[in-house]
Amino acid sequence: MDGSIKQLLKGVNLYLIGMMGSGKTTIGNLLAQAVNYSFIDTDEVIVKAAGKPISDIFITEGEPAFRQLESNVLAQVCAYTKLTIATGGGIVLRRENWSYLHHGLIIWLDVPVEILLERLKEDQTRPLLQDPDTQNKLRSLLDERYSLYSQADLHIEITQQETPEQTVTNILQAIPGVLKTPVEKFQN
Ligand SMILES: Nc1ncnc2c1ncn2[C@@H]1O[C@H](COP(=O)(O)OP(=O)(O)O)[C@@H](O)[C@H]1O
Ligand SMILES: O=C(O)C1=C[C@@H](OP(=O)(O)O)[C@@H](O)[C@H](O)C1
Ligand SMILES: [Mg+2]
Repeated sequence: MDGSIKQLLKGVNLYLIGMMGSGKTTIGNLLAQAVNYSFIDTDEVIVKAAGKPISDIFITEGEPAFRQLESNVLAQVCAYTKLTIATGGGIVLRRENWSYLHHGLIIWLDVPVEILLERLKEDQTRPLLQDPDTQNKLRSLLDERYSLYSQADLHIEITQQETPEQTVTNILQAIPGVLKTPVEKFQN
């Protein structure tokens, strides 16, 4: 890894936000390796703690209970440093989550609905996509969330098919340009 990025980061956590299928889990894992951080996926922590898949949590306990678990996990992880954290697509919905996210650098993976649809057309694990019209569902979720995702520190726009490795390279190149902001945030 480029030593200068490591020095710039100073252990600041990297939070990946964005729609389902935008690649938070896949890219978060690779990004963590690239900057020598540990990787955490909030969905994975919830599934392990609950002992059941997210779709079951939605059915048996409901979405509000899932959102509470998600906030609890975020509150716990933000106490640590040197983490890359893949969040769930809906993490941006609760105002309290932003106070946790702003402890670190927030990276938005912005992927067009057409690509999300292609990636998720066979998916059975995301309860919010178990809808007869997946495309319309994705569009309305994105409409609802767009202004929230826009509050990220770093906007990574993915306009065409690219490999996860290419996206990681783009993120690493873009980080120095925005890192000043969150570090200043800590010093105030
Ligand atoms: N270039 C890419 N970047 C990230 N994910 C990709 C890419 N191409 C295909 N995928 C696939 O998209 C799917 C969704 O990715 P995932 O990391 O689970 O997204 P998220 O955590 O944002 O919901 C996975 O099956 C992943 O392998
Ligand atoms: O967008 C959402 O509301 C959700 C996204 C999912 O995570 P991914 O974004 O990793 O798919 C998961 O947290 C849950 O199914 C709800
Ligand atoms: Mg994920």
